[in-house]
Amino acid sequence: MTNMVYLIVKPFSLVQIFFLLGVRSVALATLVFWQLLKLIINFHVDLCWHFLILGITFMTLPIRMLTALKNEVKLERLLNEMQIQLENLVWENKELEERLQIAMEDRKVIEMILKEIEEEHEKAVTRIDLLENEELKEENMRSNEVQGKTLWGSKSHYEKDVRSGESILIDTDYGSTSMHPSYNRRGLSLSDPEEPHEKGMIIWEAEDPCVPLVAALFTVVGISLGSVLEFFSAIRNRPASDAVALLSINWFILGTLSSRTLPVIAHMLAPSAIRIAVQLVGWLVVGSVATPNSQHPTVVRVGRRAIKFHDHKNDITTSSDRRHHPTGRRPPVNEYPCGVGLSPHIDTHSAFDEFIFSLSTAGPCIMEFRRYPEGTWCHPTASVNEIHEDSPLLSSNFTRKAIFLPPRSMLLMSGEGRYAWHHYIRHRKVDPVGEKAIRRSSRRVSFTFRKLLLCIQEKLLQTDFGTI
Ligand SMILES: O=C(O)CCC(=O)C(=O)O
Ligand SMILES: [Fe+2]
Repeated sequence: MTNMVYLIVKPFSLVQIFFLLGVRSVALATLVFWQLLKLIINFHVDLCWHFLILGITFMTLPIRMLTALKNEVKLERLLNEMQIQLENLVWENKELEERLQIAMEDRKVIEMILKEIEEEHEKAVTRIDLLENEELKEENMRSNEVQGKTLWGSKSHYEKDVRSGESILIDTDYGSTSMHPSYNRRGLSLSDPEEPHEKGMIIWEAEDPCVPLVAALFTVVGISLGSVLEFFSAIRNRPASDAVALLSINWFILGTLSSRTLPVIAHMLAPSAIRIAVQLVGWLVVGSVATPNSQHPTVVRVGRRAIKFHDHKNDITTSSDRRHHPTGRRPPVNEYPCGVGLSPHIDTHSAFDEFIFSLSTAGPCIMEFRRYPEGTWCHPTASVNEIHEDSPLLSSNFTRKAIFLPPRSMLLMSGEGRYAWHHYIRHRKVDPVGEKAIRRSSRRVSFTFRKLLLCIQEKLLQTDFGTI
């Protein structure tokens, strides 16, 4: 029975086994197929993606190369600028150090001068003391003389210096010989045997060289004599003239005696009088040669920049100048030592006409131009449009342009460039031009050709001063 059942069930179980095997095989095949498909698709997608990236990379290569080159140039320029700035800083530092050194040397010199002055002062004080003592002694001697005593008997006496012909005071109290030529020159030395007033008395002795006093005395004498002559000629009654002459002499004596104050006044007035006299002589003698003209230009120093002006009046009126200079006058000449610039300015609107030419010679430079936004730039009637330190124009709110001015080049400023843009030259020794750095030469000289407005020319012709 069992065998029978086994025989009947066996085929069914075999069928079941085959069926399960088939199902599993199909499932496995499907899975393998699916995995293979996925792999193939992934591989292609990856391949496409890589090709795409490669293509993009390849296509953008020139652009990226150009950008890299540009960046490199930019970096190089920045590096250059930084180097220039560094050089300028080093130079400024050096200059500051030099200035400090000069200032320190000046200080030393001033201290030395101060010391010398102090020493001189001390010497003067001791000399004054000495002179006072001598004066006292002389007073004593004089009083002794008045009392009938001779000077030779006293401790101090005067001798005549044979070589110089001047009196020397031998002061035995001090144990030394001190010489006071100017002190005694005008005095009447009692001990001088050749002196006509040998036995006379010193009435009054002037201190120090006193040319003004002598001049004053001569003036008084002259005035007195003049008045005597005047009276003589005016009065017909001759006998009265004697009285007048006497009166005049009295006046003269009175004037001489009261003239102790004259040296002080003369001392005060002498320098101005001498200056006026020298000027007068200068005008009279060399006036025709030395009058300011084109051969005597005025040199003005603005910082380290030197500007040479010519006399505009002469320039305007000289036709030969007009022939040589189209503006009708000689141009100011600016001299810039290396490293020296020009502060931002607009040439005076109210004095010069529209066209301004600047001829560069000797060395190159970069002139920069600034334009400030509307409302900040100076009014055309302003006389000098320089920017001062506290000016609102010092803000960085402006447009900037730069022009390279090689030697023997001419710059023309007109219109907006003339009226609305400030021009200036930086204070530095090296100028960047593109990627290059141009070192300034030891000096630059420029000639500014500007035509004076007619009203200014007329004003100049009316006045003696022809310089603006
Ligand atoms: O030096 C120069 O070229 C310009 C001088 C100047 O601007 C001036 O004299 O006003
Ligand atoms: Fe200027």
